[in-house]
Amino acid sequence: MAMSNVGIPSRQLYIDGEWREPVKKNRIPIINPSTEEIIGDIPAATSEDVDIAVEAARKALARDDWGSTTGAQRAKYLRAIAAKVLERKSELATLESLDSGKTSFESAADMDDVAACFEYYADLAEALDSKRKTPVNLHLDSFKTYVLREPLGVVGLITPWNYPLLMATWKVAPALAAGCAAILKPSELASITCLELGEICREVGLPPGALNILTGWGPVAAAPLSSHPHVDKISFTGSVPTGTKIMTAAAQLVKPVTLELGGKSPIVVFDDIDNLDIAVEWALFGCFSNAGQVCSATSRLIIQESIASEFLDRLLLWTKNIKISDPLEEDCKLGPIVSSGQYEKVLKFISNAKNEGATILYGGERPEHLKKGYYVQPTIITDVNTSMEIWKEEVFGPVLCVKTFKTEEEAIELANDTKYGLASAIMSKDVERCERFTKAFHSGIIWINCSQPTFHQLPWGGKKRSGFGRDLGEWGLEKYLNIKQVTEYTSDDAWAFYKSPSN
Ligand SMILES: NC(=O)c1ccc[n+]([C@@H]2O[C@H](COP(=O)([O-])OP(=O)(O)OC[C@H]3O[C@@H](n4cnc5c(N)ncnc54)[C@H](O)[C@@H]3O)[C@@H](O)[C@H]2O)c1
Ligand SMILES: C[N+](C)(C)CCCC=O
Ligand code: NA
Repeated sequence: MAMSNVGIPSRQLYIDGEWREPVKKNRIPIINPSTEEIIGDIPAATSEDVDIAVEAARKALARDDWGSTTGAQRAKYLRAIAAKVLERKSELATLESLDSGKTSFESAADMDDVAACFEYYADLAEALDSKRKTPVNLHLDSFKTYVLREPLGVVGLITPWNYPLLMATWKVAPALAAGCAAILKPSELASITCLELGEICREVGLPPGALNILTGWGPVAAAPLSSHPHVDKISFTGSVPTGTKIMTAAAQLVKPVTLELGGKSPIVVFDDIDNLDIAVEWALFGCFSNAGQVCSATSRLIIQESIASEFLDRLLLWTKNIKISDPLEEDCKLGPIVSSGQYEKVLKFISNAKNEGATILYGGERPEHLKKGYYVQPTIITDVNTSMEIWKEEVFGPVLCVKTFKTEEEAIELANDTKYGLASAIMSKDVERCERFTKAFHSGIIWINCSQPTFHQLPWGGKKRSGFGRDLGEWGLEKYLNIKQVTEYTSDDAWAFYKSPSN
């Protein structure tokens, strides 16, 4: 096993700019999914802590040092956070790997993305100053009007474990850029780096209460945010069942929500591709990177029949070549699943597929050389039909299912044969065909001749059961703003709708 000399910091809840012990003093163990050992613990917040954090956030908005800042002033904090993340990149990446099982290469890439995302929203915060007040010309003498863009208020940000600090950043950075005060609740399965974000905010002098970080169990520490009368919005990334609960609770208060939920995304491969190996690698990366624990994973390979056999042969060769090991080992390309619970779920999906009559072409088991840790081999499943669970449900593990098609019509029907609508990929050198598929795919993200590359300038989110609203880009900022119209009557004349009693 690769050794790490990075210590796990012992933290409390980050509330009002300082570390505070949870009211009930409970803690949750941190388990390293590679060794199954307890390596530390995190504080477990309850609704009492949520109340304190919401109050701290409200006070921050009411204070000039946060509530009256310009975008340019907030940008300075965001840039300082980005710089600290880069300064601590190697340590943060190791912590992310120890906590989530992510390979060290992927954790390091995440930290670069985190810093770049804070930088990007610093730019947008600055740009917001010139757009804060927009006059609207009605071409009327008696009225002057304008539109203000203001921070929406106190926002609850509830995030998953698959990209712990990155998914938090996709919400924290725009929320702070907009001038909101936020309460972040990361996943209990991987919270270490999000707590370190608290330390970074403390060090850069972010005004107290602007960002509060509560760790703990979802139903205890996050659910109270959805039903809290002083939380103005919830932005959530996670599973459909949890998203449904959040939306239901928020609906009682007519509280806006953004939901980034799961997926069962297709990758359609046509026989006109020039280079089989290039397409094979994208198919592999699209489903096995981050051990398949990616909301946008292209986990349904839809391959044209004429090249299916050759493609699968190549796919097998590439798959057998993937290094599975402790995530901190050099060149590791597939680490463990995040937790024992998720591990069991992934294995159950594979055994259900087998029981339903599918063929496990490769993988499906614990790799022989790894006796401990929540490891699953990269798994390829064929002989799949569209009524099978493996075709319909999100596995969130390194499991690819394969179907073949003959015609374009058949391919698009298979691609859209899902309750989800996050991402879709097409591999073809026919530009017009790619355009037809771009239009026909029912999803919020389209990848052409690739799968997964993500840029923070572009909107991220889905349709159907994958949720609604968008993270990232300018769309990711807009959702943290309140649009306020201001209408001023500038005439000296009476309105004269009623008869004046003095006449
Ligand atoms: N669309 C995206 O951008 C995206 C990104 C990453 C993950 N995901 C999805 O997330 C899922 C896996 O992540 P997960 O297992 O962490 O999801 P999850 O829904 O179990 O948990 C997500 C967060 O919700 C919290 N939570 C749990 N119960 C809650 C409740 N009753 N009220 C409020 N919050 C509660 C959890 O503590 C955690 O912080 C997958 O379905 C995946 O597709 C989507
Ligand atoms: C595109 N990335 C970087 C893999 C992030 C996906 C976020 C959802 O799981
Ligand atoms: Na963990």
